This record gives sequence, structure tokens and C-alpha cells, in this order.
Amino acid sequence: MTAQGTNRDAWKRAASEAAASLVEDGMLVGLGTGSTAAFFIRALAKRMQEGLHIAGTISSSLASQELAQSFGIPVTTFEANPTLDLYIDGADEIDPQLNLIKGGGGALLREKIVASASRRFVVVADHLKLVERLGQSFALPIEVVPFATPLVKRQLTDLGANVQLRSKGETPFITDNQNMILDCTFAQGISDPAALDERLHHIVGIVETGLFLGMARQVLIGGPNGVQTLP
Ligand SMILES: O=C[C@H](O)[C@H](O)[C@H](O)COP(=O)(O)O
Repeated sequence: MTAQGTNRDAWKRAASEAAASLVEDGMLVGLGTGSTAAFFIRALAKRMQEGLHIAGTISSSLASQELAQSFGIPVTTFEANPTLDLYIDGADEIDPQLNLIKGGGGALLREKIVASASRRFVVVADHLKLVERLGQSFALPIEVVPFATPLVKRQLTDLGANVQLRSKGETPFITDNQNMILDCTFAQGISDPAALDERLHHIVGIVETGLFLGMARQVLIGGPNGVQTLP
């Protein structure tokens, strides 16, 4: 791993450990997806070994659920517990209003479902995820029903996006929900995320977008000077 990669992992781990200290006895906790969320799951497992008792977790991906279960972290369902106390997850980009792009790992739909079912959503990230404008350096992932993918791709192109079907080797990437992902870049980034999100939700075949607007309550940012809390 490069020195930059090592630093980023250390920053992600520090933010995730700070987030683990927000978990209290009896809480229902949402578990995110990705490398930063995996650090959080490990930090949560460590706190549980030290005596923390949580009521249960719901994961935003099968991978995170498997990781949690491998540490003996209890799992629950929305049938049993429709509201979670706290959701901790990473992000791909974070703007000054704490709006996010998520879905780099393809888990955006379940992540948005878990975020919407949680009283408090706290993001954990390293400082390189902070941007002035969303879409500046990361493509916006959009989850699409496979049958509609060619039609949606045309409509996104008409909106000015450069659109790539996400693939895994030679085959399309398939989400936990059996859908596909279209990664969209915009030449100038995304100037009005709310307007874009509104338009995207009117395209038939789009299941969900990776724009998380007004959802994150707080962001814990790891960097060379420690962990910073926003706002
Ligand atoms: O679908 C994946 C998620 O939105 C991740 O939270 C996001 O891609 C950040 O991942 P990482 O922590 O690996 O940078």
C-alpha cells in the first residue's frame, strides 16, 4: 500500500473509532458499507468486547452484515425495529452543507433506506472526501432496474452526464437488490444537487440516486490533525 493509502486508512480508522464512542447501551445501530464503515464495525465490536450492550444492528449491505456477524454483533430487522437510534456510514464526497455523494461501493439504496429509518445519521470519512461542490471528483452513482438501463442511460446523457455502466470484470456490477449502477460525471460538477435529484427521481427505471441531501446530522473527519466534527 502507498504512504497515502496508509494515511487514509489511519484517518478513516480514527474517525470510525470516534463514532464508536457515540454508541450507548441499548441502542439500535445502522451499519454502513465500505472501507470506513468496516473500521466502524470493528471499533463497535471492540467496544462490545469491553462491555457495551447494544439492542441490535441493521446493515446497509450483505457484506457489512456478514462482517458484523463474524464479530458476534447482534442483527435485527425492520419488522422488529422500524426505527434506529444511530446510523454510521462513510461517504464518497461531502460538501460544506453536509450533502453527500454515496454509492461508491454500490450500496446506496439500502444506505438511504437505513439513513431514512435512523434518528441520527453520522458520517465518518477522511478529510480528502471534503469538496466545495458535489460531483467535483467522484461520479454520481445511480441505481437502475436492469430492464430499463439502456433507456435511463440515454436520458441521463440528454441531461448532460457522461454515463458509465459499472462493471465487475467483464460483467455488469449487480447490487444487493439485483439492480445495476450507472456512474454519472458532469463536466462542471453538480451545481444544484436538489434540482438534479428531483429530475432524476422522475426518470422511470431509476430506483435511487447517490445524492444524500440534508440527511447527515454530523460528519466526523479524520486527518493529519486528528478528528474534526462538522458542523
Ligand atoms: O456504497 C458504498 C458507500 O456509499 C460507501 O459508504 C462509500 O462509497 C465510501 O466508501 P469508503 O469508506 O470505502 O471510502
